[in-house]
Amino acid sequence: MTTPRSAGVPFFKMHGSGNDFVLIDNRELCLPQSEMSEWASRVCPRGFGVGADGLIFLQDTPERPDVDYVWHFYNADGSRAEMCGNGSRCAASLAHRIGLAGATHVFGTDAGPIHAHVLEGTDLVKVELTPPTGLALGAKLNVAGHETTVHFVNTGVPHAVVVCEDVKAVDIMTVGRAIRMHEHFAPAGTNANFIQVRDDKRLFLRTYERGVEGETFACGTGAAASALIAHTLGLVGPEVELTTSGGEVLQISIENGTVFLQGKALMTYHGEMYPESMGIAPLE
Ligand SMILES: N[C@H](CCC[C@H](N)C(=O)O)C(=O)O
Repeated sequence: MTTPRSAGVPFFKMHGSGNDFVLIDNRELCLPQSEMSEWASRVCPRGFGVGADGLIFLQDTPERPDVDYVWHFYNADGSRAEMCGNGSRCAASLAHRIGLAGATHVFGTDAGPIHAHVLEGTDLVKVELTPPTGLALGAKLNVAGHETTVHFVNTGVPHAVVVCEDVKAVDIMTVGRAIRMHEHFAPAGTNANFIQVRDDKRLFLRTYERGVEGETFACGTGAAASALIAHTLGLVGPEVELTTSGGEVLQISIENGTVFLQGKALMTYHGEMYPESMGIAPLE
């Protein structure tokens, strides 16, 4: 193997219920925001890159007295997203671990400030999501040739939700993709969630994620959107456990219209990456 010419760039690999991310402390790298999308589209592909559903940069912000730091979040395809529920739990856990913030802190996202609480001594992190917007129930849409009832809400990013009898039976790459691209939603499209009610406290959830362009093992803002819509439809109470494709459980609490997401955030690797080996131009 030829020795990479560029110096190694330190990074962390973490996941929230199987939704995995590369995280970089940008206080060290100082990568300009203009280059972050390109990095995401090179680092995230499995095979030619490190492999992840998204790339997260943590950035201290002395000019922002209202937050402890900000993040820059990018999907695997290089698109910038306003928010990511599982990613926010990973970011909060890492920020606490590297001394960027305390166990309870606030960080800035494009969707707004996120209040996070790292439950010390556990792998759990609880985040308060930004106020849900755009709730719309019962749109009858032609999806892949079938009339489908689709609900919608934005929980930091847009989410369509379909209630199913059996989520395992959903052809998610066809139906999920069709909803993700449907003209009914904003030009940038939406994430597509499929839920199955187990009882008044538990749902099964599968998510086709915008910007990953495929099913992920879990989607935090999707879990929040699904729980909020199921609760609004009277299918579940305000405390909901969602079993996600990866088999883990995300906990959603709805309190006076505010949505909280709790689940594990685990670090699986801390090492160096070699950007040039992924086709990224050498750093200046
Ligand atoms: N792919 C999403 C962002 C990440 C959401 C998901 N990973 C989560 O945990 O909330 C979008 O572009 O709308």
